Amino acid sequence: MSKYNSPHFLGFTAQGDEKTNNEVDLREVFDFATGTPGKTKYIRGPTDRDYNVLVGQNQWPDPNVVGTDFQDTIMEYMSCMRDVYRGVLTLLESALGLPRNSLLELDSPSTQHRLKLVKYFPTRTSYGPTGSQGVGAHQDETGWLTFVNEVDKPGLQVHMRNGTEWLEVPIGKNGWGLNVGKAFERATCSLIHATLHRVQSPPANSTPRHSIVFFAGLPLEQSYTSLQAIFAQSKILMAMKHRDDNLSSTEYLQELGKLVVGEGADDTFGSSQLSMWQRSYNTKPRAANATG
Ligand SMILES: O=C(O)CCC(=O)C(=O)O
Ligand SMILES: [Fe+2]
Repeated sequence: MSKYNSPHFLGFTAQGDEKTNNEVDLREVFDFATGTPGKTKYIRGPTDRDYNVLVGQNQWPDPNVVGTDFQDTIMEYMSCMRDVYRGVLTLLESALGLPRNSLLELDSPSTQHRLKLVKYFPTRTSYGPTGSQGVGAHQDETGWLTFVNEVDKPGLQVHMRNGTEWLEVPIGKNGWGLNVGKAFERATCSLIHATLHRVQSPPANSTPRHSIVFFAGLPLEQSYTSLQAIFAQSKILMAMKHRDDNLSSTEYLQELGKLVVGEGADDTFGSSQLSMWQRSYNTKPRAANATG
């Protein structure tokens, strides 16, 4: 069940296995993904890129422990979240003045979405420098757009860009907090910033906090160049850029071109995802034909 046994980075991460900013995160996590129903083993095809290893079999907990409907429930939850995500893409298209379907088309059959079920343990002063780090301050490196559902209690906080304050996010039980991930920031040439956020552990001696976090993804083969070209069509983002830098449209497009050229080897969503997972596990994925 351990995520360390999965070449796709899917499965269980025990408390103590994850650190953020050099402090252990007081949480345990299950990672699941949408993907290849029926596929039991990833075998690298002749035209596959390295990142194709990200798509593979989920590791499911024992149905005798979690119930026989667990697997169907998780898959259905991801399917419902995909609908919510598609609604948000449509709203973004109209808010940014983008052509209809320009973002919606990014949700294709080859798009992989991921889900985390997370349990945050109460504060333990004997543990780490603060003893209250559910997950430390970070931006979603793997992320495009992230939907956070707080199942039973608050804890998610976001950092205001122009200050030092951490603000509690008032999500409530029946809603989602929406975080902008690094991939979105990169696609918009940093005109829309990735949210810096963290989770504070529940108070000592209280009950744990649970959250369900849906990481909406992109097709793994999607290039950042193509994403930047989509957002370059937004007159609203363009106006923000003009306001910030006083550039003409032509100059802005030239700037965009420089950024695109300067991006280096991580040229697709899949390759940036893979290198992030490898960095965070400080390991290379196992042999491409390993079972998940
Ligand atoms: O559990 C939460 O509320 C947020 C978790 C989170 O930020 C993450 O796993 O990236
Ligand atoms: Fe996050």
